[in-house]
Amino acid sequence: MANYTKRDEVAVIELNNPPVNALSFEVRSGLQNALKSAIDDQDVKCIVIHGKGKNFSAGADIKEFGAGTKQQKPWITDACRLADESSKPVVAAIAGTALGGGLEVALFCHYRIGTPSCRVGFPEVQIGILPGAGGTQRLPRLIGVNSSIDMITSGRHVMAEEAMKLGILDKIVTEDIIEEGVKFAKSVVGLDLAHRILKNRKIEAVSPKVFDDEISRVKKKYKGYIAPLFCLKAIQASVQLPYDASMEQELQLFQHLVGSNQAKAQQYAFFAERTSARWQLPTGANSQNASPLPVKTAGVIGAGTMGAGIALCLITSGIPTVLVEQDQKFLEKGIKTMEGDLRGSVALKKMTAEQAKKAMLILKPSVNFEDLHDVDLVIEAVYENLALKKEIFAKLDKICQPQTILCTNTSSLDIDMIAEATKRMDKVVGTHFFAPAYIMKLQENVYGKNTSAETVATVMALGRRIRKVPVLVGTCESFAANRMLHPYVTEALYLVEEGASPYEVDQVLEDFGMPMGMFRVSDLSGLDIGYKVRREAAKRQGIDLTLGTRFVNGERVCLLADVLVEKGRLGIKSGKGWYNYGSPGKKEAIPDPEVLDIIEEHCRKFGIKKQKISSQEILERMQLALINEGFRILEEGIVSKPEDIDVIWIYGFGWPKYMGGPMFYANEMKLKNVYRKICDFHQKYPFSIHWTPSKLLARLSETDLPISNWTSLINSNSKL
Ligand SMILES: CC(C)(COP(=O)(O)OP(=O)(O)OC[C@H]1O[C@@H](n2cnc3c(N)ncnc32)[C@H](O)[C@@H]1OP(=O)(O)O)[C@@H](O)C(=O)NCCC(=O)NCCSC(=O)CC(=O)CCCCCCCCCCCCC(=O)O
Ligand SMILES: NC(=O)C1=CN([C@@H]2O[C@H](COP(=O)(O)OP(=O)(O)OC[C@H]3O[C@@H](n4cnc5c(N)ncnc54)[C@H](O)[C@@H]3O)[C@@H](O)[C@H]2O)C=CC1
Repeated sequence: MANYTKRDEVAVIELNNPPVNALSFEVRSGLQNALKSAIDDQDVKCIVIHGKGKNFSAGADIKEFGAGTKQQKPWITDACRLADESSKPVVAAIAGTALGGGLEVALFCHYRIGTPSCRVGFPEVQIGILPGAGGTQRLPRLIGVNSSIDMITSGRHVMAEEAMKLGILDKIVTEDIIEEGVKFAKSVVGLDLAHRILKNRKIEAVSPKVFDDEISRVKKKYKGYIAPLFCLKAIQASVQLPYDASMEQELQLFQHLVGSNQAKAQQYAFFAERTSARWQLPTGANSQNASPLPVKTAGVIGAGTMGAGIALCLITSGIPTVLVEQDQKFLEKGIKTMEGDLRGSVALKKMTAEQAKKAMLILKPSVNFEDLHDVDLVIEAVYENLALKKEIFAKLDKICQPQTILCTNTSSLDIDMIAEATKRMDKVVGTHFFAPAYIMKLQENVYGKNTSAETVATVMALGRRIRKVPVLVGTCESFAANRMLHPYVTEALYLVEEGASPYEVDQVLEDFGMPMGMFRVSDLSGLDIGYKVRREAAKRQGIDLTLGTRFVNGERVCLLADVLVEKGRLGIKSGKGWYNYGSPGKKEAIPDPEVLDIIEEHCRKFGIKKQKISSQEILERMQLALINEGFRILEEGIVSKPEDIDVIWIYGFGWPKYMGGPMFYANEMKLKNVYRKICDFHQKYPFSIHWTPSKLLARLSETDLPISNWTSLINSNSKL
């Protein structure tokens, strides 16, 4: 709703819908009524609109866009039209965020003032829609077409200082926002308002080429997403048509998007991320009843690929960090990497040179573990070797304060075994970052059997603070993310043995929306890593793994990647892998006939008959294999809700948000179809354990319940 009060001759309208003042039906109606009262009241000379609490408004209530629900009138435009027509100045007083419809309300006002920390933006593209309450028409009239295209197609938040430069804000104020709003409104009473009404402003002439170029840019940058292209169409209408006609055009484009599958998936992803933040442990402890410990300083051990990236995340978030290496040479190498990454961020305008310099000032490089004596939390990122990690944790246990939390970035080792090396098993936890750690958003936090709720709360809070998306998972072989990757990768190799080329497989995945096909990703990570992992696992299990091995414990294996490794094809690092890169380190992936010959020879050797495999089969086998594993992970309680899995795939592996995530994708396919197809593959490929259908999937497929109901069903039926 909206509260209406008066301060002398100033009407103060407060948007009131905690926590973010989303513009629900009640708020829109309240705003419309309040504006009417203020305009009708002879004593009122000017009007201030502000938001109750920390935010002005986060825009339309996204839940109202849900399938089948119609936006009830008044819409934002109906509520705000009165401001346009008012002869009394209307001032938006912005604290916190004014996003989407929230900014649209502010653009109906004659003036906008904001606090130094306020942010404005049109993040609609991120939820698959466009600013449908005049945003695409009014912003270009205020800040010009080019800046509007940037803001609206990227969805980025603009800080107060930039908003002031662009002309979105008229003033930045430092005192109480309501007092300042009242003062400002009084100061503009009597001034001519004609030029302040945005719909009356002339729009600059722009050549159609600008839009042609932008369409190409957006298609490349936001590959597969339709909303940014619709935003461009709406902005182009603002240039080509009179205001009323282009508003009509904006509405039509909005209506098309709001009913699209992409919007449904992206809005699901928005709420999935927030649902995933609400973690819980099997003990019942959860994000509501556990409190994080403060992390004022941190330590990182190992300045290699991962450690350097993790340390960067910490220092660029303002956390003073001690970075410890085994010797000066490794330390210097890590610091060079960090400095290079910071230069990259500055070049991309993600931070200023000043901010980069400031970040490096709070890094303390060291080759002495004793320097970790006073830090609040340590993240270990040394080689993947259990004995080494145990040795380091035992050492840390002695050096660090009793309350210090000890985290490991292991990608596969047992958290409990590492914790056993300490006398503080409750304070040991996995914080599994993804490469490149400075860029990838996922932080897979892994609890062991003794990890306390306080420790979990601390690493979940730390994840948000360092701009990651943290997800909580339990311990199992490879944890949740990489465990799901296993059947996906395995199926890709089987497909290649059976007749698809690696390039066809990659094309199908990239057409689906994955940023890179599986084989290109393997080349990027290095084929030798999997090679070593497979050999070490085989050694542990007493298995003699050779290039001639076809079955292990009754399960089919395909060691084609190892054939490439033994021919010196390690991926990008050696200039050749599944693709040819010309020379080591080059990124352009060129399909290589030599690889096709290697595959041919491999198949001949094992008498494998090759056949034509359709794109649909490639996609189904790869996606359904990982989806089945996802249901098993859910069934075993490794994650507590399907949203966790979708967040992992979106932020860890680049699953396109417009496809919602693998669990959402399964939901859209209907579980009974998913289950039937998995059963068919199980029958056809009995030697692949990953096709054994998940019991949870079998049970859920009988119910036909949507994804939003799965968690309560799982929790209410322990037999699942
Ligand atoms: C605001 C934030 C930056 C705050 O972040 P933070 O503090 O980290 O808190 P969060 O955990 O993110 O959020 C707290 C809590 O709030 C919930 N929430 C946040 N924003 C919204 C929202 N906009 N709506 C609903 N709920 C919201 C969030 O989920 C959390 O709750 P929890 O899930 O229970 O934990 C951050 O939250 C943020 O970035 N928010 C999103 C901002 C955003 O995307 N805004 C744009 C919204 S869309 C919009 O404004 C659309 C428009 O421009 C105009 C619409 C025009 C309508 C025209 C009508 C025409 C109708 C035609 C017919 C249609 C036919 C049909 O309907 O079928
Ligand atoms: N590389 C990747 O893509 C990912 C790796 N991981 C995990 O992160 C950890 C680190 O992996 P990478 O960074 O790739 O390894 P890396 O080999 O690039 O770096 C390891 C660093 O640890 C240092 N180190 C070794 N022993 C040390 C000691 N006793 N004291 C201080 N420093 C020591 C080494 O000098 C080296 O710089 C491993 O557990 C790995 O499984 C997790 C996710 C992704």
